[in-house]
Amino acid sequence: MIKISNITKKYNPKKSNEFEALHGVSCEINDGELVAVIGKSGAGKSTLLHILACIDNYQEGEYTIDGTLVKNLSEKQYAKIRNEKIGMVMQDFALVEDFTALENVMIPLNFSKQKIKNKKEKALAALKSVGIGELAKKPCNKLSGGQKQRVAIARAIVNEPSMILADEPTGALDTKTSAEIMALFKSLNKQGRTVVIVTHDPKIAEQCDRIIEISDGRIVK
Ligand SMILES: Nc1ncnc2c1ncn2[C@@H]1O[C@H](COP(=O)(O)OP(=O)(O)OP(=O)(O)O)[C@@H](O)[C@H]1O
Repeated sequence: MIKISNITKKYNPKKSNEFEALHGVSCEINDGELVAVIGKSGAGKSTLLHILACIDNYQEGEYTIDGTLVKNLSEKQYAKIRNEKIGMVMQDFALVEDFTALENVMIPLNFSKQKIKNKKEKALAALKSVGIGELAKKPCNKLSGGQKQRVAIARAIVNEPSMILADEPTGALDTKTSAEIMALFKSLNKQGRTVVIVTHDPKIAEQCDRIIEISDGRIVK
């Protein structure tokens, strides 16, 4: 599904503060895999995830999703890939805090280029599938960290993307809540979705099918 070959990522290219964060990174992630990306702080984990999520560019190499080369696309084409193929989950949840859970989950449906019927019902079904249907009408600023992350996961899956990319999704949660959120990712993976999780937590990583370790901008294991 995902194939990256010799990806080089430079921040501030051709400027005095140019910094090469990824040096010719290659890997493949197959349909339906549950993969952890680990490495020390500053290793390049988020940089890699942002490239996979089509929210950042790269200078050299190739990235293909389902055979489509992701390079030099128009902003419209990038947006379409992000909206239809990728669900993102972030450490700090990235919710609109004064929107309700339901309103947050409806955001990707409202941005979709396709005509979607029954948006409310779809968003509610996504909330139910992550175990918080009863919280649909609650504003997110009244929810716990674990509940907010469930809303963020519902938002990530509402468009039925084939791939979920999560950046430290349990980083802001206590141990018990982290375990519950990881159980949820595993169940989404069992339903057929590809899941890639950047994590510092060995307990999270060891539950994945495969661990990719990055060090100083290179995959070392
Ligand atoms: N926008 C940016 N401009 C310049 N350098 C950046 C930028 N974003 C990241 N970097 C640098 O690129 C390197 C990789 O950063 P990245 O955020 O990918 O690391 P990480 O492994 O995710 O770290 P952490 O675990 O702390 O989140 C770091 O040295 C970082 O300082």
